[in-house]
Amino acid sequence: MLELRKVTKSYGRGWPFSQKITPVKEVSFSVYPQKTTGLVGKSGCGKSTLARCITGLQPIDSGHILYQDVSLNRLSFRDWLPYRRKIQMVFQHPDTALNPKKKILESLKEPFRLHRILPEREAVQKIRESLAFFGLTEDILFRYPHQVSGGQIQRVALLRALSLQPELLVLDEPTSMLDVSVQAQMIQLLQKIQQEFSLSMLFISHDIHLIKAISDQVLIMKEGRILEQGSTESIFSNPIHPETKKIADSLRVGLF
Ligand SMILES: Nc1ncnc2c1ncn2[C@@H]1O[C@H](COP(=O)(O)OP(=O)(O)OP(=O)(O)O)[C@@H](O)[C@H]1O
Repeated sequence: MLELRKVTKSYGRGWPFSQKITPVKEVSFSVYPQKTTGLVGKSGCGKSTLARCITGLQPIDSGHILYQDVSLNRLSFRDWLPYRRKIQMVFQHPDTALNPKKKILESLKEPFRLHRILPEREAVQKIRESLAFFGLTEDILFRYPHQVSGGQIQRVALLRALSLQPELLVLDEPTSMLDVSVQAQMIQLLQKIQQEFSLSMLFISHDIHLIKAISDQVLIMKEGRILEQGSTESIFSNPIHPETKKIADSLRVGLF
């Protein structure tokens, strides 16, 4: 459903952008319907940049981002809009996911209004009905983001993203700021969401254990390139690239 072909993205650095860094270098891979693709790599290898390119938050330099055979990066801002609804993103930092000045209910109503999905009263009703599925209670709606825990904020961010009924969810380190026990609850919720909503997910993390637990397919990224990709089973039991072998071995002996 999503295919990247030789996607490259660079940033200018210094003044006046005289140096160039290229965090994403000719990246190609596919994400399949109703499957979870895990993208794993060390901090700074270009994962978040790639996520922002896929969701249209940043333009790419070259290559193609194809969604159901439509080349998204060739679309105008207006033509990309329907795809923004189909491809939703949940960010790493719970505190930046929602507007700190707005009560949570306001942030949850926003996508309904922006995408003209439902009139306000019905939107609020729908939000109320959805809370229990996400492990939330009504009182959270009338609080500000700083008044709730990181785990609750990520649940709210998921509810918000899913209210647009996306087909693909891009999750950029959604659990990295959470305690281990809260992380486990989030993973359970994500698995429940995938079954309930028949979603495809691109799950980005530097945590190989999480990636192994949640993914059907794994991509190993290093210094802007995808070193190896394959089914979770083949990546961990029969790795080809020396770097992937190291990761698989360290997992086996419990070093990772
Ligand atoms: N807007 C930007 N302008 C300039 N350089 C950037 C920008 N965003 C990211 N970078 C640089 O690009 C490289 C890749 O960053 P990116 O955030 O994509 O990596 P990452 O793998 O997601 O890391 P982390 O897991 O720590 O978030 C880093 O060297 C980073 O400093």
